[in-house]
Amino acid sequence: MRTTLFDLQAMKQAGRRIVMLTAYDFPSARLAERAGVPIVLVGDSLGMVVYGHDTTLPVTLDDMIRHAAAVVRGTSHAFVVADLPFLTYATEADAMTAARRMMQQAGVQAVKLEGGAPIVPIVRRLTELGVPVMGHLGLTPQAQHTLGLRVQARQAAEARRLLADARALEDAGTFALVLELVPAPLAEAVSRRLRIPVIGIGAGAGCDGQVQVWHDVLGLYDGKSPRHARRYADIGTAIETALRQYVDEVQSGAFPTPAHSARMDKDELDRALGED
Ligand SMILES: Nc1nc(=O)c2c([nH]1)NC[C@@H]1CN(c3ccc(C(=O)N[C@@H](CCC(=O)O)C(=O)O)cc3)CN21
Ligand SMILES: CC(C)C(=O)C(=O)O
Ligand SMILES: [Mg+2]
Repeated sequence: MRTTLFDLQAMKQAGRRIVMLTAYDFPSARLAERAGVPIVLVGDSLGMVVYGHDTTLPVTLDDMIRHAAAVVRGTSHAFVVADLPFLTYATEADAMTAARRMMQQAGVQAVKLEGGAPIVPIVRRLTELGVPVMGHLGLTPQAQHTLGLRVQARQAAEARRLLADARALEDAGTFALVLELVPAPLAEAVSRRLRIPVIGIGAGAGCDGQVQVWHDVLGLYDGKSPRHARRYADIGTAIETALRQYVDEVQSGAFPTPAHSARMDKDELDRALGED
């Protein structure tokens, strides 16, 4: 059985912190699940950490479906959430198509949409029709050309709007909310005021849970990892060291050995090559 959105609500009520981690393919999803990650997010950060773009904007619905399907195949217990990409949910009709394809073709348990008041009617319609929706406020990277990649809602007016948006998303039926790059005291206040779990990234320890990007926690991101990330391993360096050894051994002739190769009876070889 997979984790359900009811389990997430129960975790908040029980005061158990919720862990979410991104994954983008089959082997990483398997590893996340084996490590005990209950929620796997197929983030559109894919565009940056996997495809090498500067933003998340070039990611398409087809990209997300392909990767989300692999993550679903790699998990049997995790709750899998996928981001809907930039401008695939700006109209109700587009949002329905995107959510339908993501759920039917990838098999995810929920979708995540960025933004507040402008998308609340669309979120309400989706949840009324049975689509589990996760919200995302604060720094919403799909708006990075208008917001930048910096901390949001530091001033009272913007902070009030964020709280109002959070409440409106809860009322519209979202089952959880991501708060990205907002001041810790504000994120804590929002978490206390909502019934649904608030999952922070760069939003302090007062949230109901945390989310991080796979490549950031494992030291795989070659770009500049955000300040809010903690590196739990240096897998990038481990990979480079291993690959350097592979290069050296092929060049020196140390690899492959007879154990890596198939044998053939000498008379079979002689008959095959004959007078050749
Ligand atoms: N590797 C990666 N990690 C992420 O957390 C992440 C992505 N990519 N791509 C999609 C979004 C974009 N995110 C980002 C990316 C960069 C910064 C950043 O450069 N932040 C500044 C601090 C800004 C401030 O404190 O105001 C930094 O110096 O880290 C923040 C969020 C979060 N998401
Ligand atoms: C950083 C998380 C919340 C995200 O939206 C992503 O990885 O795309
Ligand atoms: Mg995202």
